[in-house]
Parts: sequence; C-alpha cells; structure tokens
Amino acid sequence: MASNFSSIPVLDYSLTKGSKTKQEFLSQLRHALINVGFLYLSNPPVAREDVDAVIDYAPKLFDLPQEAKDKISMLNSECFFGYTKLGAEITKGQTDQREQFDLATPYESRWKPGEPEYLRLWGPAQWPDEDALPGFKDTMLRYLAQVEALSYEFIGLLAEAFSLSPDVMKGFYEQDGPTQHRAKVVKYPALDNLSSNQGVGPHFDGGFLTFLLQASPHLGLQVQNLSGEWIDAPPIPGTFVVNIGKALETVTYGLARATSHRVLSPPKGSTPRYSIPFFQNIAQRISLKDIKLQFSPEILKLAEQRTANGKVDSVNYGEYGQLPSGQVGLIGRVKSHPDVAQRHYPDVFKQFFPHGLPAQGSAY
Ligand SMILES: O=C(O)CCC(=O)C(=O)O
Ligand SMILES: [Fe+2]
Repeated sequence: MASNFSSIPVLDYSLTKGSKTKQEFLSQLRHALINVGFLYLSNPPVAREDVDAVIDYAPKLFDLPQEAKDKISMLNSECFFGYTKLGAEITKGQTDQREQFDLATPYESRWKPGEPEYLRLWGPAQWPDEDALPGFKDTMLRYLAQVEALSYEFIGLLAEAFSLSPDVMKGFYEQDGPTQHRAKVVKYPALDNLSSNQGVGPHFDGGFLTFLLQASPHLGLQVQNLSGEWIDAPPIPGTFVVNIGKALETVTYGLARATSHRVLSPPKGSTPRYSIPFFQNIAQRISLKDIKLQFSPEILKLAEQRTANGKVDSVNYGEYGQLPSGQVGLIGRVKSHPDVAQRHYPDVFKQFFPHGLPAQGSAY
C-alpha cells in the first residue's frame, strides 16, 4: 500500500513513561519515522520555563545593535559559529532570507596540525557580551543541555521502534570523546523588502535528529510529502518538531526518512518569524558505509510499502554514503556559507566555488 501524508503526526512523550503506553508510543514513532520523517513531540522533558525564556530572548538577540552582532560574525569562526546577516546564506544555490546566530553545545577544540581539517569544525561558540544580553548564554546552555539529553534518549526510542537494542546507536557518538551539537536562533523577516520569499530553501538536515522549537506563532515551515506537495507544519505551543537528518536515514537504509523541508517568509506587513533548531551530530571520523545495523526482514518490509520514489526538491548531504561524517558536515557548511569557507578553508572553497565567491551561489 502506498503511503503518503497530509499532516504531521503529534506524539506524546509522556506515553514513554508507562510500559503499556510506551509500546503505543513506539508504534506511532515507527509509523512517523518510516512514512513521514517529521513529527511533533508534545510534553517533552525540557523545562517549560527554559523554553519560554529562550523564546523570549530570540527577538532581543536580533535587536542588539548591529555592532554587537558584527562583533561575533560567523566570518571570525572556523567552526562556522556566530552571526550571519540577512542574505548571506545559500541553500540549493539561492539566497536565504534569514538572519541567524549559529550556536553549539560546549566543546574544546581537538584538532591538531596534520589531522583532518574537518575536526576544526568543532570548537567554542561565539556568544554576545554578557552585559549586552544578560543571562542569555546561561539560559541557552541550560536549554541546549536538556535538548541534548532528550536527543540521546530519543535515538534510543528510535532504535527500539525498529526492534533494536536502545544502546545500539551509542557508537555513533561515543568515539574520540564527546560530540558537539549545533543549534541556531533564526529570524525570518516579513516579505516587505525582500527579493524572494525563500526563508530557507528546500533541504535535508545533516546528522541524526533535529529538534526544532518554533518560537513565534507564524506559519512558514513546510514539509514535502511523497507526491512532492508542500504540507504546512504550523507551530504547536509546547511541542518540538522532530525530523530525521540524512546521516540517520543513511544508517537505517532509509527506514527513518530524511524529509525535504523549507521555510517561506512571513507575508508583507507581518511581524518576523523566529525559530530555534537543535541539530544532533555524530562523531566526525565515522564513515557510515562501514557501519551495518541489522534490521529484521519484517521491519525492512515496512519501508518497502512506502512509495519507492518519493518526489523531493532537496539534494544535499548525499555524501554520507562515501565520506567521513565530519567531511560531509564541512561540505554542507562550505556550500551554505562560502564567504566563511573562503577565509578558513580556502582549498575546499575552491573545489566548490572555482570561480570565486558567488553573487548568488550555485554550488548545488
Ligand atoms: O526555521 C525553521 O522552522 C526550520 C529551519 C531549518 O529547517 C534549518 O535551519 O535547517
Ligand atoms: Fe532544516
């Protein structure tokens, strides 16, 4: 039976706490992973006051004086952390109409000369000065630590939903010490003065799982179903939107679907839309082609029932089948932020932009 979707399922995390209800949750999760690739998670184990606090900080972060934002420009950072002004990011060769701060969980750089340069991607984030936005850094770090813990727990639930041991995925992070995860605070201005309505163009996320907090009541996020139609994923207060990254799709042989998604700019005259995604990474030196998870034939059959060739507009992160995960991450960063790449990774930059910085990129 071909299976398609016209809305995104809502899963209640509190069901995982009872042994009977947990089975129900796992069955809903299996369906969402295989057939949709997106879900809402209600009642997540993240303190509501911290969620409310980061939502409250989001507009204030962008209202900082331009000078304070430029001081932590992403151009300063070989880790691609920091502030990106409107119109400086590219997805699928087109300019995105969003302004953002790339942040991360704490990490001390481990790269040493002679080692692969993708190890330079992990290191310290850039934070605004404490007196410019008192309490922001501490609040955000507290929030990120909780979402990180949730992301590990959730990947265990995902393994169980596919009848694997909950610990089977641990090897993906616990190599060479800790894993650094990325996050962003994003602002999508209304269409008033923009050259297009591409808040962010169609793409897959990298890594394992994304936990997205929609931080204002705007429509805009859309998810592409198997017929290629764009389905709205409206904000639902008190939930995270959870979706599958391309690395997780690769190691599960497509059982967990990485679903193409995009954001449209808010309409003319609207207030801006804000969002706060958290991207769960995996160890950088891992090559996914070397890892074989063993799924039962019954589980694999569930994915066969899905329409085989779903129509998608996204094309990125196809390299997980060949390259170490860190290199795939670096390529993604280079294509999205060529100006940062030109400064810190000139060789990789030249590989993808042989004619120099794009007026409007065309890497994909
Ligand atoms: O802002 C959103 O709602 C989604 C952002 C997104 O998909 C991304 O940054 O990867
Ligand atoms: Fe995304």
